[in-house]
Amino acid sequence: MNESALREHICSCGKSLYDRGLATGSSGNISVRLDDGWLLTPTNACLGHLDPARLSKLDWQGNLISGDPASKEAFLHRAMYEERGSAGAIVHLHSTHSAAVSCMSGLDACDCIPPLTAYFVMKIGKLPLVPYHRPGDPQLGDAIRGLAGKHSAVLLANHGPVVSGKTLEAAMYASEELEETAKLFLMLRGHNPRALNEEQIAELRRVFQLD
Ligand SMILES: O=C(CO)COP(=O)(O)O
Ligand SMILES: [Zn+2]
Repeated sequence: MNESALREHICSCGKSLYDRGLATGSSGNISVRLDDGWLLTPTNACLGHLDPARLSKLDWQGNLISGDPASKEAFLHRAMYEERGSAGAIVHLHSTHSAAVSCMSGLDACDCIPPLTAYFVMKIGKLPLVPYHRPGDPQLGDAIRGLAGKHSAVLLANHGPVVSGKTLEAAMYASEELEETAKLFLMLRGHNPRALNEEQIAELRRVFQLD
């Protein structure tokens, strides 16, 4: 896709997330990698009403090349791209069930949602919890840097998920799978759920060539 098609794609994905209640108000942000920098949604923008011409275009030092002032989470996206050369897009949401899990005490910080379903393993894998930082805190970039090399997705404590993918479509599908699995995880609390075992996970890794 060329830059103008990617701009349109960010706006239609934002609208789709907003229309289905996965993004509300001005929360969340979306970015995609370009040949000459990257595009990011502007700060305080509603993902349901984005304007392709006003998206923020940035260089790899984080400077604004064109468009409206960038999301306050720009450094977070940049840290993820720097650690993950294969990432072509990143979606950050405050989607309700994932955000609810991010507020739970007693989570395993290396793996906050168990492998309940095959699609969760295939699209997300192990999901680490990033300790709480305020939105826009530059230290979040450093916290992500330590994890993003090994994980395509992370969960920010008391905040929400950050999910990367080869394409925007892949990052969005993975974000949606995470949200649905977070919902299952909450529904199944107290029901002694049976997660996939190591052998079943190994089979998924082999058959679907997961990294
Ligand atoms: O989700 C958000 C902060 O974490 C939204 O921030 P921005 O409006 O600056 O993108
Ligand atoms: Zn946020």
